[in-house]
Amino acid sequence: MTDEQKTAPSADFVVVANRLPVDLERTSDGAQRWTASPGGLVSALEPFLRSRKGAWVGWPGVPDVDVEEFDDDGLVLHPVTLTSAEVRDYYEGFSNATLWPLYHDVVAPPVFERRWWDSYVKVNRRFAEASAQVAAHGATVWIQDYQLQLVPTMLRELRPDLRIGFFLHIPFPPVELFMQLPWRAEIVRGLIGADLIGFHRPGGAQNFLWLARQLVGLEPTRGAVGVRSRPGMVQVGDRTVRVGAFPISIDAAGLDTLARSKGVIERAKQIRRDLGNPKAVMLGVDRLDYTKGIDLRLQALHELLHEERMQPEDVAFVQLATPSRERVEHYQRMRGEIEQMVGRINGEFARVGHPVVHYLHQSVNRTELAAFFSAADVMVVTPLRDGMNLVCKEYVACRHDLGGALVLSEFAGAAAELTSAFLVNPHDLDGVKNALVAAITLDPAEGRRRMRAMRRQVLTHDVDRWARSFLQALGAEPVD
Ligand SMILES: O=P(O)(O)OC[C@H]1O[C@H](O[C@H]2O[C@H](CO)[C@@H](O)[C@H](O)[C@H]2O)[C@H](O)[C@@H](O)[C@@H]1O
Ligand SMILES: O=c1ccn([C@@H]2O[C@H](COP(=O)(O)OP(=O)(O)O)[C@@H](O)[C@H]2O)c(=O)[nH]1
Repeated sequence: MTDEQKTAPSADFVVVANRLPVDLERTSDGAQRWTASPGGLVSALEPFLRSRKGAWVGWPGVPDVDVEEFDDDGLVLHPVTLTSAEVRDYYEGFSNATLWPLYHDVVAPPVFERRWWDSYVKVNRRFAEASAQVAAHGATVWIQDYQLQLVPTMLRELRPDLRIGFFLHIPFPPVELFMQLPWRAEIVRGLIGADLIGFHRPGGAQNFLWLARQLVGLEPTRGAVGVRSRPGMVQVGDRTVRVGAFPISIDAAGLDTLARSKGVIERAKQIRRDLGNPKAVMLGVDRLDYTKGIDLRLQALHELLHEERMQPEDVAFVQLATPSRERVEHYQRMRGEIEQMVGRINGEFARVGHPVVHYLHQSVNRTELAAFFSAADVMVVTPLRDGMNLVCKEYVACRHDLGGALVLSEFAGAAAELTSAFLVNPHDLDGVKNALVAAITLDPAEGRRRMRAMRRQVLTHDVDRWARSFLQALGAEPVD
Protein backbone atom coordinates (compact mmCIF):
# COMPACT_ATOMS: atom_id res chain seq x y z
CA MET A 1 0.00 0.00 0.00
CA THR A 2 1.31 3.48 -0.81
CA ASP A 3 1.09 6.27 1.78
CA GLU A 4 -1.57 7.97 -0.29
CA GLN A 5 -3.76 4.85 -0.34
CA LYS A 6 -3.35 4.46 3.40
CA THR A 7 -4.91 7.81 4.18
CA ALA A 8 -7.48 8.12 1.36
CA PRO A 9 -10.98 7.16 2.53
CA SER A 10 -11.40 4.03 0.49
CA ALA A 11 -13.73 1.48 2.06
CA ASP A 12 -17.34 1.13 0.91
CA PHE A 13 -18.21 -1.04 3.89
CA VAL A 14 -16.80 -0.34 7.35
CA VAL A 15 -17.36 -2.14 10.64
CA VAL A 16 -16.56 -0.13 13.75
CA ALA A 17 -16.20 -2.05 17.01
CA ASN A 18 -14.35 -1.50 20.26
CA ARG A 19 -12.04 -4.39 19.42
CA LEU A 20 -10.34 -5.40 16.21
CA PRO A 21 -10.91 -9.09 15.37
CA VAL A 22 -7.30 -9.66 16.47
CA ASP A 23 -5.54 -8.64 19.67
CA LEU A 24 -1.93 -7.58 19.81
CA GLU A 25 -0.14 -9.70 22.38
CA ARG A 26 3.24 -8.97 23.89
CA THR A 27 5.10 -12.15 24.72
CA SER A 28 7.47 -12.42 27.69
CA ASP A 29 10.53 -12.12 25.39
CA GLY A 30 9.26 -8.72 24.20
CA ALA A 31 8.03 -9.99 20.82
CA GLN A 32 4.55 -9.12 19.50
CA ARG A 33 1.98 -11.35 17.82
CA TRP A 34 -1.67 -11.12 16.81
CA THR A 35 -4.19 -13.54 18.36
CA ALA A 36 -7.97 -13.95 17.91
CA SER A 37 -9.99 -11.53 20.07
CA PRO A 38 -12.39 -13.00 22.64
CA GLY A 39 -16.18 -12.93 22.54
CA GLY A 40 -19.17 -13.48 20.32
CA LEU A 41 -19.14 -10.13 18.51
CA VAL A 42 -15.87 -11.00 16.80
CA SER A 43 -16.85 -14.69 16.20
CA ALA A 44 -20.00 -13.52 14.44
CA LEU A 45 -18.74 -10.56 12.44
CA GLU A 46 -15.29 -11.63 11.36
CA PRO A 47 -16.25 -14.37 8.87
CA PHE A 48 -18.99 -12.15 7.48
CA LEU A 49 -16.74 -9.14 6.95
CA ARG A 50 -13.92 -11.21 5.47
CA SER A 51 -16.29 -12.37 2.75
CA ARG A 52 -16.93 -8.69 1.86
CA LYS A 53 -13.40 -7.33 1.93
CA GLY A 54 -14.37 -4.28 3.96
CA ALA A 55 -12.53 -2.33 6.64
CA TRP A 56 -12.66 -2.80 10.43
CA VAL A 57 -11.96 0.07 12.80
CA GLY A 58 -11.11 -1.01 16.35
CA TRP A 59 -8.73 -1.12 19.29
CA PRO A 60 -5.88 -3.66 19.15
CA GLY A 61 -6.54 -4.79 22.74
CA VAL A 62 -3.46 -3.30 24.47
CA PRO A 63 -2.89 0.26 25.69
CA ASP A 64 -0.46 2.82 24.37
CA VAL A 65 0.40 1.21 21.04
CA ASP A 66 0.31 3.02 17.74
CA VAL A 67 -0.20 0.54 14.94
CA GLU A 68 -0.47 1.54 11.28
CA GLU A 69 -3.49 0.45 9.26
CA PHE A 70 -2.75 -2.95 7.69
CA ASP A 71 -4.23 -5.50 5.36
CA ASP A 72 -5.09 -8.83 6.97
CA ASP A 73 -5.93 -11.29 4.22
CA GLY A 74 -8.07 -8.83 2.26
CA LEU A 75 -9.60 -7.18 5.33
CA VAL A 76 -8.29 -3.69 6.11
CA LEU A 77 -7.72 -3.30 9.85
CA HIS A 78 -7.60 0.28 11.11
CA PRO A 79 -6.32 0.40 14.70
CA VAL A 80 -7.51 3.06 17.16
CA THR A 81 -5.05 3.80 19.97
CA LEU A 82 -6.21 3.92 23.61
CA THR A 83 -3.97 5.18 26.38
CA SER A 84 -3.70 3.28 29.67
CA ALA A 85 -5.89 5.89 31.32
CA GLU A 86 -8.53 5.45 28.60
CA VAL A 87 -8.47 1.68 28.94
CA ARG A 88 -9.09 2.21 32.66
CA ASP A 89 -11.80 4.89 32.32
CA TYR A 90 -13.54 4.23 28.98
CA TYR A 91 -13.19 0.42 28.65
CA GLU A 92 -12.87 -1.04 32.15
CA GLY A 93 -14.76 1.87 33.73
CA PHE A 94 -17.69 3.28 31.79
CA SER A 95 -18.11 0.36 29.34
CA ASN A 96 -17.62 -2.53 31.73
CA ALA A 97 -18.34 -1.25 35.23
CA THR A 98 -21.19 1.17 34.33
CA LEU A 99 -22.96 0.10 31.12
CA TRP A 100 -22.30 -3.66 31.24
CA PRO A 101 -23.94 -4.27 34.66
CA LEU A 102 -26.66 -1.66 34.04
CA TYR A 103 -27.68 -3.26 30.74
CA HIS A 104 -27.50 -6.78 32.24
CA ASP A 105 -30.37 -6.18 34.67
CA VAL A 106 -28.07 -4.73 37.36
CA VAL A 107 -26.92 -8.24 38.34
CA ALA A 108 -23.95 -6.33 39.81
CA PRO A 109 -24.25 -2.71 40.95
CA PRO A 110 -23.26 -0.26 38.19
CA VAL A 111 -20.75 2.43 39.16
CA PHE A 112 -21.42 6.00 38.00
CA GLU A 113 -18.22 8.07 37.67
CA ARG A 114 -18.10 11.42 35.87
CA ARG A 115 -14.46 10.94 34.92
CA TRP A 116 -15.33 7.67 33.15
CA TRP A 117 -18.10 9.38 31.21
CA ASP A 118 -15.71 12.12 30.02
CA SER A 119 -13.34 9.45 28.76
CA TYR A 120 -16.21 7.59 27.03
CA VAL A 121 -17.12 10.79 25.13
CA LYS A 122 -13.51 11.42 24.16
CA VAL A 123 -12.87 7.89 22.93
CA ASN A 124 -16.18 7.74 21.04
CA ARG A 125 -15.11 10.91 19.23
CA ARG A 126 -11.81 9.28 18.29
CA PHE A 127 -13.65 6.26 16.85
CA ALA A 128 -15.96 8.59 14.90
CA GLU A 129 -12.98 10.47 13.48
CA ALA A 130 -11.19 7.25 12.53
CA SER A 131 -14.35 5.94 10.81
CA ALA A 132 -14.76 9.21 8.91
CA GLN A 133 -11.19 8.84 7.73
CA VAL A 134 -11.64 5.27 6.46
CA ALA A 135 -15.11 5.39 4.83
CA ALA A 136 -15.42 6.23 1.14
CA HIS A 137 -18.04 8.75 -0.01
CA GLY A 138 -21.54 7.27 0.45
CA ALA A 139 -20.15 4.18 2.25
CA THR A 140 -22.08 2.02 4.71
CA VAL A 141 -20.67 2.18 8.24
CA TRP A 142 -21.88 -0.41 10.74
CA ILE A 143 -21.13 0.57 14.36
CA GLN A 144 -21.16 -2.16 16.99
CA ASP A 145 -22.14 -2.32 20.62
CA TYR A 146 -22.42 -0.50 23.91
CA GLN A 147 -18.87 0.85 23.98
CA LEU A 148 -19.63 3.12 20.98
CA GLN A 149 -23.16 4.44 21.47
CA LEU A 150 -22.20 8.07 20.81
CA VAL A 151 -20.44 7.31 17.52
CA PRO A 152 -23.54 7.35 15.26
CA THR A 153 -24.35 11.03 15.88
CA MET A 154 -20.70 12.11 16.06
CA LEU A 155 -20.02 10.39 12.73
CA ARG A 156 -23.12 11.85 11.08
CA GLU A 157 -21.95 15.34 12.03
CA LEU A 158 -18.58 14.65 10.40
CA ARG A 159 -19.89 12.75 7.38
CA PRO A 160 -23.55 13.32 6.47
CA ASP A 161 -23.03 11.38 3.21
CA LEU A 162 -22.70 8.01 5.02
CA ARG A 163 -25.32 5.33 5.59
CA ILE A 164 -24.96 4.48 9.29
CA GLY A 165 -26.16 1.35 11.10
CA PHE A 166 -25.79 0.53 14.80
CA PHE A 167 -26.21 -2.87 16.46
CA LEU A 168 -26.28 -3.54 20.20
CA HIS A 169 -24.92 -6.99 21.11
CA ILE A 170 -25.99 -6.92 24.75
CA PRO A 171 -29.53 -6.57 26.13
CA PHE A 172 -31.07 -3.12 26.10
CA PRO A 173 -32.40 -2.78 29.65
CA PRO A 174 -35.89 -2.14 30.94
CA VAL A 175 -36.55 1.60 30.94
CA GLU A 176 -36.68 1.81 34.76
CA LEU A 177 -33.06 0.63 34.89
CA PHE A 178 -31.85 2.74 31.98
CA MET A 179 -33.30 5.81 33.69
CA GLN A 180 -30.70 5.41 36.48
CA LEU A 181 -27.97 6.52 34.07
CA PRO A 182 -26.98 10.15 34.65
CA TRP A 183 -26.14 10.45 30.91
CA ARG A 184 -29.28 8.70 29.66
CA ALA A 185 -30.44 11.43 27.24
CA GLU A 186 -26.93 11.78 25.79
CA ILE A 187 -26.84 8.06 24.99
CA VAL A 188 -30.23 8.15 23.26
CA ARG A 189 -29.15 11.23 21.27
CA GLY A 190 -25.90 9.48 20.37
CA LEU A 191 -27.68 6.44 18.95
CA ILE A 192 -30.30 8.37 17.06
CA GLY A 193 -27.65 9.53 14.56
CA ALA A 194 -27.88 6.07 12.94
CA ASP A 195 -30.29 5.26 10.09
CA LEU A 196 -31.03 1.87 11.64
CA ILE A 197 -30.62 0.85 15.30
CA GLY A 198 -30.71 -2.91 15.83
CA PHE A 199 -31.25 -5.03 18.95
CA HIS A 200 -31.34 -8.82 19.44
CA ARG A 201 -34.93 -8.84 20.70
CA PRO A 202 -38.04 -6.77 19.98
CA GLY A 203 -38.22 -5.84 23.69
CA GLY A 204 -34.95 -3.91 23.42
CA ALA A 205 -36.24 -1.98 20.41
CA GLN A 206 -39.49 -1.19 22.21
CA ASN A 207 -37.57 0.08 25.25
CA PHE A 208 -35.47 2.34 23.08
CA LEU A 209 -38.51 3.77 21.28
CA TRP A 210 -40.12 4.63 24.61
CA LEU A 211 -36.95 6.42 25.75
CA ALA A 212 -36.69 8.38 22.49
CA ARG A 213 -40.13 9.80 23.28
CA GLN A 214 -39.57 10.41 27.00
CA LEU A 215 -36.00 11.69 26.98
CA VAL A 216 -35.59 13.38 23.63
CA GLY A 217 -39.19 14.37 22.85
CA LEU A 218 -39.34 12.49 19.54
CA GLU A 219 -42.52 10.90 18.18
CA PRO A 220 -41.79 7.23 17.42
CA THR A 221 -44.37 4.90 15.88
CA ARG A 222 -46.35 2.89 18.42
CA GLY A 223 -46.84 -0.49 16.70
CA ALA A 224 -45.22 -3.69 18.03
CA VAL A 225 -41.75 -4.35 16.58
CA GLY A 226 -41.34 -7.80 15.01
CA VAL A 227 -38.30 -10.06 14.59
CA ARG A 228 -36.61 -8.93 11.36
CA SER A 229 -39.91 -7.20 10.52
CA ARG A 230 -42.06 -4.17 11.35
CA PRO A 231 -39.27 -1.88 12.65
CA GLY A 232 -40.31 1.10 14.69
CA MET A 233 -39.70 4.48 13.07
CA VAL A 234 -38.67 7.86 14.43
CA GLN A 235 -38.58 11.08 12.43
CA VAL A 236 -35.45 13.12 13.28
CA GLY A 237 -35.53 16.29 11.18
CA ASP A 238 -35.62 15.11 7.60
CA ARG A 239 -34.32 11.62 8.45
CA THR A 240 -36.33 8.53 9.28
CA VAL A 241 -34.54 6.37 11.84
CA ARG A 242 -35.59 2.71 11.94
CA VAL A 243 -35.42 0.66 15.14
CA GLY A 244 -35.65 -3.12 14.83
CA ALA A 245 -34.84 -6.61 16.17
CA PHE A 246 -32.24 -8.81 14.45
CA PRO A 247 -31.18 -11.86 16.52
CA ILE A 248 -27.54 -12.63 15.77
CA SER A 249 -26.29 -16.11 14.98
CA ILE A 250 -23.29 -18.22 13.94
CA ASP A 251 -21.63 -19.73 10.89
CA ALA A 252 -23.80 -22.82 11.37
CA ALA A 253 -22.90 -24.67 8.15
CA GLY A 254 -19.18 -24.09 8.76
CA LEU A 255 -19.37 -25.57 12.26
CA ASP A 256 -21.53 -28.45 11.09
CA THR A 257 -18.85 -29.34 8.51
CA LEU A 258 -16.06 -28.93 11.05
CA ALA A 259 -17.83 -31.20 13.56
CA ARG A 260 -18.19 -33.91 10.90
CA SER A 261 -14.44 -33.89 10.17
CA LYS A 262 -12.40 -36.95 11.12
CA GLY A 263 -10.05 -34.86 13.23
CA VAL A 264 -12.82 -33.44 15.41
CA ILE A 265 -14.59 -36.80 15.78
CA GLU A 266 -11.34 -38.46 16.91
CA ARG A 267 -10.49 -35.58 19.26
CA ALA A 268 -13.96 -35.79 20.84
CA LYS A 269 -13.40 -39.49 21.57
CA GLN A 270 -10.00 -38.65 23.01
CA ILE A 271 -11.52 -36.01 25.31
CA ARG A 272 -14.03 -38.55 26.63
CA ARG A 273 -11.23 -41.07 27.20
CA ASP A 274 -9.16 -38.43 29.00
CA LEU A 275 -12.12 -37.74 31.24
CA GLY A 276 -12.30 -41.46 32.12
CA ASN A 277 -15.29 -42.24 29.88
CA PRO A 278 -17.89 -41.22 32.45
CA LYS A 279 -21.61 -41.80 31.92
CA ALA A 280 -22.22 -38.09 31.46
CA VAL A 281 -19.94 -35.29 30.29
CA MET A 282 -21.34 -31.88 31.16
CA LEU A 283 -19.84 -28.76 29.59
CA GLY A 284 -19.84 -25.02 30.21
CA VAL A 285 -18.05 -22.59 27.82
CA ASP A 286 -18.06 -18.92 28.76
CA ARG A 287 -15.99 -15.83 29.16
CA LEU A 288 -15.33 -15.65 32.90
CA ASP A 289 -18.11 -13.11 33.43
CA TYR A 290 -20.48 -12.71 36.38
CA THR A 291 -23.45 -12.52 34.00
CA LYS A 292 -22.85 -16.07 32.76
CA GLY A 293 -24.06 -17.90 35.90
CA ILE A 294 -21.00 -20.17 36.16
CA ASP A 295 -21.22 -20.06 39.95
CA LEU A 296 -24.82 -21.18 40.10
CA ARG A 297 -24.30 -24.16 37.79
CA LEU A 298 -21.43 -25.27 40.05
CA GLN A 299 -23.65 -24.82 43.05
CA ALA A 300 -26.34 -26.95 41.39
CA LEU A 301 -23.75 -29.66 40.70
CA HIS A 302 -22.48 -29.50 44.27
CA GLU A 303 -25.96 -29.98 45.72
CA LEU A 304 -26.78 -32.82 43.32
CA LEU A 305 -23.62 -34.66 44.39
CA HIS A 306 -24.41 -34.06 48.06
CA GLU A 307 -27.94 -35.31 47.66
CA GLU A 308 -26.59 -38.33 45.73
CA ARG A 309 -28.82 -37.52 42.78
CA MET A 310 -25.56 -37.67 40.80
CA GLN A 311 -22.64 -39.98 41.51
CA PRO A 312 -19.14 -38.48 41.25
CA GLU A 313 -17.86 -41.47 39.28
CA ASP A 314 -20.63 -41.01 36.71
CA VAL A 315 -20.10 -37.38 35.82
CA ALA A 316 -17.36 -35.07 34.55
CA PHE A 317 -18.11 -31.36 34.44
CA VAL A 318 -15.80 -29.45 32.09
CA GLN A 319 -15.82 -25.68 32.50
CA LEU A 320 -13.88 -23.71 29.89
CA ALA A 321 -13.58 -20.15 31.15
CA THR A 322 -12.01 -17.59 28.83
CA PRO A 323 -10.10 -14.90 30.78
CA SER A 324 -12.02 -11.62 30.53
CA ARG A 325 -11.73 -8.01 31.82
CA GLU A 326 -9.33 -9.17 34.48
CA ARG A 327 -8.65 -5.77 36.03
CA VAL A 328 -12.33 -4.98 36.72
CA GLU A 329 -13.11 -5.60 40.38
CA HIS A 330 -16.32 -7.64 39.96
CA TYR A 331 -14.50 -9.98 37.60
CA GLN A 332 -11.63 -10.50 40.04
CA ARG A 333 -14.02 -11.25 42.90
CA MET A 334 -16.08 -13.66 40.84
CA ARG A 335 -13.01 -15.52 39.61
CA GLY A 336 -11.95 -16.12 43.21
CA GLU A 337 -15.41 -17.39 44.15
CA ILE A 338 -15.64 -19.75 41.19
CA GLU A 339 -12.19 -21.18 41.73
CA GLN A 340 -13.03 -21.75 45.39
CA MET A 341 -16.18 -23.64 44.41
CA VAL A 342 -14.25 -25.80 41.94
CA GLY A 343 -11.78 -26.56 44.70
CA ARG A 344 -14.55 -27.39 47.15
CA ILE A 345 -16.38 -29.76 44.79
CA ASN A 346 -13.19 -31.58 43.84
CA GLY A 347 -12.02 -31.59 47.45
CA GLU A 348 -15.18 -33.35 48.54
CA PHE A 349 -15.93 -35.62 45.59
CA ALA A 350 -12.83 -36.28 43.46
CA ARG A 351 -10.66 -39.38 43.59
CA VAL A 352 -6.95 -39.33 42.75
CA GLY A 353 -6.70 -38.89 38.99
CA HIS A 354 -10.46 -38.31 38.69
CA PRO A 355 -11.60 -34.76 39.41
CA VAL A 356 -15.33 -34.11 39.02
CA VAL A 357 -14.86 -30.57 37.73
CA HIS A 358 -12.26 -29.91 35.04
CA TYR A 359 -11.72 -26.16 35.07
CA LEU A 360 -9.62 -24.48 32.37
CA HIS A 361 -9.04 -20.75 32.70
CA GLN A 362 -7.95 -20.58 29.07
CA SER A 363 -9.27 -19.84 25.64
CA VAL A 364 -9.42 -22.69 23.13
CA ASN A 365 -9.64 -22.50 19.34
CA ARG A 366 -12.65 -23.28 17.18
CA THR A 367 -11.59 -26.83 16.22
CA GLU A 368 -10.89 -27.81 19.82
CA LEU A 369 -14.18 -26.21 20.87
CA ALA A 370 -16.07 -28.24 18.23
CA ALA A 371 -14.50 -31.39 19.72
CA PHE A 372 -15.62 -30.41 23.24
CA PHE A 373 -19.15 -29.73 21.97
CA SER A 374 -19.18 -33.12 20.22
CA ALA A 375 -17.97 -34.85 23.38
CA ALA A 376 -20.52 -33.31 25.76
CA ASP A 377 -23.74 -35.07 26.70
CA VAL A 378 -25.11 -31.95 28.35
CA MET A 379 -24.28 -28.35 27.48
CA VAL A 380 -24.97 -26.06 30.43
CA VAL A 381 -25.68 -22.40 29.60
CA THR A 382 -27.09 -20.55 32.61
CA PRO A 383 -26.57 -16.78 32.30
CA LEU A 384 -28.52 -14.46 34.55
CA ARG A 385 -28.80 -12.27 31.46
CA ASP A 386 -27.13 -12.56 28.05
CA GLY A 387 -27.72 -10.55 24.87
CA MET A 388 -27.77 -13.68 22.71
CA ASN A 389 -25.20 -16.36 23.72
CA LEU A 390 -23.61 -17.92 20.67
CA VAL A 391 -22.11 -20.87 22.52
CA CYS A 392 -25.45 -22.68 22.79
CA LYS A 393 -26.06 -22.24 19.06
CA GLU A 394 -22.56 -23.54 18.33
CA TYR A 395 -23.26 -26.65 20.43
CA VAL A 396 -26.41 -27.35 18.45
CA ALA A 397 -24.62 -26.79 15.12
CA CYS A 398 -21.99 -29.38 16.10
CA ARG A 399 -24.52 -32.11 16.98
CA HIS A 400 -25.11 -33.60 13.53
CA ASP A 401 -25.43 -36.95 15.37
CA LEU A 402 -28.56 -35.54 17.11
CA GLY A 403 -26.91 -36.47 20.41
CA GLY A 404 -26.58 -34.28 23.48
CA ALA A 405 -28.95 -32.06 25.40
CA LEU A 406 -28.96 -28.34 26.08
CA VAL A 407 -29.82 -26.74 29.42
CA LEU A 408 -30.42 -23.08 28.65
CA SER A 409 -31.32 -20.04 30.70
CA GLU A 410 -34.56 -18.27 29.80
CA PHE A 411 -32.60 -15.04 30.20
CA ALA A 412 -30.32 -15.62 27.21
CA GLY A 413 -31.52 -14.04 23.95
CA ALA A 414 -31.10 -17.48 22.34
CA ALA A 415 -33.89 -18.96 24.50
CA ALA A 416 -36.53 -17.37 22.25
CA GLU A 417 -35.20 -19.46 19.35
CA LEU A 418 -34.09 -22.69 21.07
CA THR A 419 -37.39 -23.59 22.64
CA SER A 420 -36.63 -27.33 22.57
CA ALA A 421 -33.80 -26.88 25.07
CA PHE A 422 -34.35 -27.58 28.78
CA LEU A 423 -35.20 -23.97 29.58
CA VAL A 424 -34.43 -22.89 33.13
CA ASN A 425 -34.81 -19.86 35.35
CA PRO A 426 -31.23 -19.48 36.65
CA HIS A 427 -32.51 -17.87 39.86
CA ASP A 428 -34.39 -21.09 40.65
CA LEU A 429 -31.63 -23.44 41.78
CA ASP A 430 -33.99 -26.40 42.24
CA GLY A 431 -35.26 -25.86 38.71
CA VAL A 432 -31.68 -25.87 37.38
CA LYS A 433 -30.90 -29.07 39.33
CA ASN A 434 -34.00 -30.81 38.00
CA ALA A 435 -33.14 -29.77 34.44
CA LEU A 436 -29.58 -31.13 34.79
CA VAL A 437 -30.92 -34.46 36.01
CA ALA A 438 -33.57 -34.55 33.26
CA ALA A 439 -30.92 -33.80 30.62
CA ILE A 440 -28.61 -36.54 31.90
CA THR A 441 -31.37 -39.14 32.00
CA LEU A 442 -33.01 -38.05 28.76
CA ASP A 443 -34.64 -40.75 26.64
CA PRO A 444 -32.51 -40.90 23.42
CA ALA A 445 -35.50 -40.65 21.07
CA GLU A 446 -36.79 -37.58 22.90
CA GLY A 447 -33.26 -36.15 22.84
CA ARG A 448 -33.04 -36.58 19.08
CA ARG A 449 -36.43 -34.92 18.63
CA ARG A 450 -35.31 -31.91 20.64
CA MET A 451 -31.94 -31.64 18.92
CA ARG A 452 -33.50 -31.96 15.45
CA ALA A 453 -35.85 -29.06 16.19
CA MET A 454 -33.01 -26.87 17.51
CA ARG A 455 -30.78 -27.69 14.53
CA ARG A 456 -33.53 -26.76 12.11
CA GLN A 457 -33.68 -23.31 13.74
CA VAL A 458 -29.92 -22.74 13.92
CA LEU A 459 -29.06 -24.02 10.44
CA THR A 460 -31.74 -21.89 8.78
CA HIS A 461 -30.98 -18.76 10.82
CA ASP A 462 -27.24 -18.28 10.51
CA VAL A 463 -25.01 -15.24 10.83
CA ASP A 464 -25.27 -14.48 7.16
CA ARG A 465 -29.03 -14.22 7.46
CA TRP A 466 -28.60 -11.92 10.46
CA ALA A 467 -26.24 -9.60 8.61
CA ARG A 468 -28.29 -9.62 5.41
CA SER A 469 -31.54 -8.86 7.25
CA PHE A 470 -29.89 -5.95 9.08
CA LEU A 471 -28.23 -4.53 5.97
CA GLN A 472 -31.41 -4.91 3.94
CA ALA A 473 -33.36 -2.98 6.55
CA LEU A 474 -30.60 -0.36 6.40
CA GLY A 475 -31.04 -0.16 2.62
CA ALA A 476 -27.43 -1.22 2.10
CA GLU A 477 -28.32 -4.53 0.38
CA PRO A 478 -31.02 -5.43 -2.12
CA VAL A 479 -33.97 -7.30 -0.58
CA ASP A 480 -34.07 -11.03 -1.66
O1 LIG B 1 -14.28 -7.32 24.18
P1 LIG B 1 -14.43 -7.90 25.57
O2 LIG B 1 -14.63 -6.85 26.61
O3 LIG B 1 -13.31 -8.86 25.87
O4 LIG B 1 -15.75 -8.82 25.58
C1 LIG B 1 -16.07 -9.75 24.58
C2 LIG B 1 -17.38 -9.42 23.90
O5 LIG B 1 -18.43 -9.66 24.85
C3 LIG B 1 -19.76 -9.27 24.51
O6 LIG B 1 -20.40 -10.17 23.61
C4 LIG B 1 -21.78 -10.09 23.24
O7 LIG B 1 -21.94 -10.33 21.88
C5 LIG B 1 -22.38 -11.64 21.48
C6 LIG B 1 -22.63 -11.61 19.97
O8 LIG B 1 -23.69 -10.72 19.66
C7 LIG B 1 -23.63 -12.05 22.24
O9 LIG B 1 -24.00 -13.40 21.86
C8 LIG B 1 -23.36 -12.00 23.73
O10 LIG B 1 -24.58 -12.30 24.42
C9 LIG B 1 -22.84 -10.63 24.15
O11 LIG B 1 -22.43 -10.71 25.50
C10 LIG B 1 -19.75 -7.84 24.05
O12 LIG B 1 -21.05 -7.44 23.68
C11 LIG B 1 -18.74 -7.56 22.96
O13 LIG B 1 -18.73 -6.17 22.64
C12 LIG B 1 -17.38 -7.96 23.46
O14 LIG B 1 -16.41 -7.80 22.43
O1 LIG C 1 -12.32 -20.85 24.70
C1 LIG C 1 -13.18 -20.27 24.02
C2 LIG C 1 -14.42 -19.90 24.55
C3 LIG C 1 -15.32 -19.24 23.72
N1 LIG C 1 -15.01 -18.99 22.42
C4 LIG C 1 -15.99 -18.30 21.54
O2 LIG C 1 -16.41 -17.08 22.13
C5 LIG C 1 -17.73 -16.78 21.71
C6 LIG C 1 -18.57 -16.40 22.93
O3 LIG C 1 -19.73 -15.79 22.45
P1 LIG C 1 -21.06 -15.68 23.32
O4 LIG C 1 -22.05 -14.98 22.49
O5 LIG C 1 -21.50 -17.02 23.80
O6 LIG C 1 -20.66 -14.82 24.61
P2 LIG C 1 -19.80 -13.47 24.81
O7 LIG C 1 -18.46 -13.91 25.28
O8 LIG C 1 -19.75 -12.75 23.51
O9 LIG C 1 -20.53 -12.73 25.87
C7 LIG C 1 -18.26 -18.01 20.98
O10 LIG C 1 -18.25 -17.78 19.58
C8 LIG C 1 -17.27 -19.10 21.36
O11 LIG C 1 -17.08 -20.10 20.39
C9 LIG C 1 -13.80 -19.34 21.91
O12 LIG C 1 -13.52 -19.13 20.73
N2 LIG C 1 -12.91 -20.00 22.72
